Amino acid sequence: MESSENCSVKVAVHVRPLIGDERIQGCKECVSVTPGKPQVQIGSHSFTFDHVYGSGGTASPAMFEECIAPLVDGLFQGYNATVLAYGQTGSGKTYTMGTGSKDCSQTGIVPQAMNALFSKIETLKHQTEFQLQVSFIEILKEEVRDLLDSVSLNKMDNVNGHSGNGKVSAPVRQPIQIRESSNGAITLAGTTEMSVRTLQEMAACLEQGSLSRATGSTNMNNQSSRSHAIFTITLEQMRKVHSVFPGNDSPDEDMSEEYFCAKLHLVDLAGSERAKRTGSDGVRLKEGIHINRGLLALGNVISALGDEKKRKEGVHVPYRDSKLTRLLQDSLGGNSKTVMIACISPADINAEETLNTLKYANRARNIQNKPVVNRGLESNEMQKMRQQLEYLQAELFSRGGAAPSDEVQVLRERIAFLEASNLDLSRELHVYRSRRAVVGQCEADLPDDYAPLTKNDGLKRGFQSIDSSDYEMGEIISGENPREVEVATKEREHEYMQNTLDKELNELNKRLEQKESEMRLFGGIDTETLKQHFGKKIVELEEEKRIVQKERDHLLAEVESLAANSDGQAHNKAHDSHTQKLKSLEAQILDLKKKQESQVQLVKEKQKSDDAAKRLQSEIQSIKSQKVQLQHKIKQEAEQFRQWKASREKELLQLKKEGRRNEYERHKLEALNQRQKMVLQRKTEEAAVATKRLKELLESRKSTVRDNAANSNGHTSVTQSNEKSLQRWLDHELEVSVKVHEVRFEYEKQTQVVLSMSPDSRKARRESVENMLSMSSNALIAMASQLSEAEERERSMIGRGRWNQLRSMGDAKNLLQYMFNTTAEARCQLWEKNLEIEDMEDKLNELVTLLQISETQRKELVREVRAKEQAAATALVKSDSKIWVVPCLQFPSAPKQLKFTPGVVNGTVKDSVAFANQTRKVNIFVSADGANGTTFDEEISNRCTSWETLEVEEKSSSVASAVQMEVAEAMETFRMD
Ligand SMILES: Nc1ncnc2c1ncn2[C@@H]1O[C@H](COP(=O)(O)OP(=O)(O)OP(=O)(O)O)[C@@H](O)[C@H]1O
Repeated sequence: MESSENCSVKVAVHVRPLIGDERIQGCKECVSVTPGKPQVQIGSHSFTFDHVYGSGGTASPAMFEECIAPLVDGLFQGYNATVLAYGQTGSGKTYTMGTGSKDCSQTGIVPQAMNALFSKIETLKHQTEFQLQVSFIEILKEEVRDLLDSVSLNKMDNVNGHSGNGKVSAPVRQPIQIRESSNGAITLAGTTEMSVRTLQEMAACLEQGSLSRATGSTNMNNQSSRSHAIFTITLEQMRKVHSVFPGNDSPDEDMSEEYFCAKLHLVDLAGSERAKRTGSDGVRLKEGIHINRGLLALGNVISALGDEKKRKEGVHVPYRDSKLTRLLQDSLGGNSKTVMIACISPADINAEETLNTLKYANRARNIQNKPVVNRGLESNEMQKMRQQLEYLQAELFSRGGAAPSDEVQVLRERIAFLEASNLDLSRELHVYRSRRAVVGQCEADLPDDYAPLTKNDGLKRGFQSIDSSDYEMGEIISGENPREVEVATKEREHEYMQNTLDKELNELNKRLEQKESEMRLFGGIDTETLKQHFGKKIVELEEEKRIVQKERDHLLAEVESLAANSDGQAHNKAHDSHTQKLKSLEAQILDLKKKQESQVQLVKEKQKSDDAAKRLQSEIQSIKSQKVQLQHKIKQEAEQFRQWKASREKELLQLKKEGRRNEYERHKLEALNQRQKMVLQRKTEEAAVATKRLKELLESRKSTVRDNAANSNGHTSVTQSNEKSLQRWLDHELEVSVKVHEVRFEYEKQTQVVLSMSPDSRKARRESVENMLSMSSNALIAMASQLSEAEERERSMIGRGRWNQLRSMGDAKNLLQYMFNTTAEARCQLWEKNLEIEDMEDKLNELVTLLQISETQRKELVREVRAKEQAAATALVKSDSKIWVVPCLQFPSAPKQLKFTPGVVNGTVKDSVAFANQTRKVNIFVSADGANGTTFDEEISNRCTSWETLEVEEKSSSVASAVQMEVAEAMETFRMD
């Protein structure tokens, strides 16, 4: 492809006249054009464009000649072109383009472009072969559709609401994919490309597509285009090119072919619209939203490209925000010559939209495109070769006057230079190879302290002991670990390696560049052509020599015949002149012979230089392959390092995780220890008390036994006091028994604690528990001694020992009675406790049942509340009403603070109605999901693209009070609920 200079997007404004409806409404013209200047005024604003047509500007028919014809001419030179009609709905885009079904007359740009194209083809057809293709697509609701797809055209659908109201029709078509080719060109996969030969065929395609295009009736245009349409003409040319050679006078022998392929996009955009003015609702409204969205994206692209500051800052151009901008990527800022026609209405009611259109158009003028000649690959090659040939021819011409010996000298010098450079190249190659070997050995040759770090096992070794202790973990986290050092070293090593390889690569690139530039010197000479040229020259010289020899022979014959026939002076005179002629001929022949020889020599020298060039070429090839290898190695090394780093980071992450886990565990253990310590302390204290009590009991038992013995020895016992003392004794015995049991229990627990403190326990825990242990071990010792004493006694009491004190049957009976009463009392208490437990269980069950019931009730209530909310919303948002007064706070998904334009209340229904009464405006609150079949997001986007749909201005107070009543009812329902 040939590069071309940047060229800015050309902008023409087309002001249509006031149309019927506008006249009926009594509209006035608010747009004026400065006579003789491409300047438009609207109010206090003034804009200058490339051209202005209509309403006092240049007459509309001139538009084609001035704006479009140059683009059509450019097509034949291989330049892509785009014509873009932009403007508000009803501003005359379709009319200007001539893509409306009934407007496919000769007035529109598209039909005129087609005419111009075919008439130019007619004049050029003798030297150029042409092929034409057309495609026609539309972007409807962010879907690309093929308007020439005859199969799907038959399947008319109602899906988009383009039928049924008798106004609109749109066929079902397969979605088409937008693709970007390797050279950055945007293409459409799956579109119909109709091959056309005649103007009629092309016009038929335009008409067919125009008829299939989605249109609909709105308040502003009864045949409004509901989609963006792109009619594309692809012109392929195979042109015969005449190559000029010196000494070659027959042009037919050097004809070659050149291939060009250029596209002309004719774009009729759907018009920007405000739903309030178009009166759109339902499907039309949705279409309008999509149209505005696409145009908004276009506007963003235009501002990104049109703002010089943004362009310099390299601001991202949001081509991908919509299909429209994606498809127009080449036309805006890319490989295309583009003309934008801003269509405007002069009517004062459209002033705002007109001003917006003019602002956009003004910005578009700053867009810089980079159109290039689109040749085929082969043609590009041919172009290069042609340039080479021209160079060669120039060289040959420049040498034409030089003596053959000079030519030989020049060639010799070149050969010498080539040989010298060849030698240099070989030397460099050798150096490079040896360096590469050094780099290859880099790993192996690394210093000793590098070596273990490059090996994986070193790494593993580094990680092996990681879980062995908390201490090590702490080190890792604090970053003081040798592993950190290892990573740093590895990174340094990687950096070093990359730098070395990069340096190598740079050097290699430099060499390659140098060699390629040398090679270009050879490349400038077309060997074949030179050979042919010299061959031809040799033949010519031989021919000349032959002629001269013939002349010489003829002269010799003449001289001989003169010698035989003539006499005297005349003979001598004639003989002299002939001899002179002969001599000069001989000299000529000699000269020709020399020339011939030098030409042969030249051919040989050329052969040598060709060989040198070949050698150079092979050297370049080998450097290239080495470069590829080196690049591969760099990539591999980088990949290996990346993998190593990733695994290292993963391991580190795991270690950190483990560290955190251990830390947590440590805290947990500390807390547990603390708790245990406290429990142990309490238990130890309790055990000490129990032990003390046991000791006391045992002491008192001894004294009791002594008393009883004394009593029995003196025979002075009184029956009653004996009875009491027996009972006391039994109580005492029982208490001793229970205490022994208690101490035993405590003792066992303490032992368990001590056992649980195994020697393997972690250091920290062991230290903290050691103190506890020393505390409890003292208690344990005391307990153990008391226990052994008590149990020893208990053992001696088993059997008869315990009852030695019973001296009579009466004693035994009394004691039994006492025991019976105590047991009965204990059982009664037990029964009462059981009763209490049963009671509590019943209560618990009751509570559980109650809980279940209340959960079910809660769920039902939630369901009811939701249903009522829904009902309230439906009551408020009537499907046929455009006034939606819905308090957004009632809906959980609605944000609490919706941003509205100033003066609009955002709050409760009450607020909104109060505001409505006060301002005589009905304020629209965006409802939440589900209201009127729209989602919250959709509502927001509706509101953003066209505010007017959601705001009903200057409604009478009766409307407001009607709304108020509805709202009051709804609120009442809410309150009752
Ligand atoms: N230059 C003009 N002279 C006379 N009438 C025109 C001219 N331009 C447009 N009109 C009329 O204005 C009306 C709207 O034009 P048109 O359909 O081309 O608008 P549009 O911009 O394509 O609208 P939409 O974006 O809705 O498709 C049509 O009735 C058309 O005939």
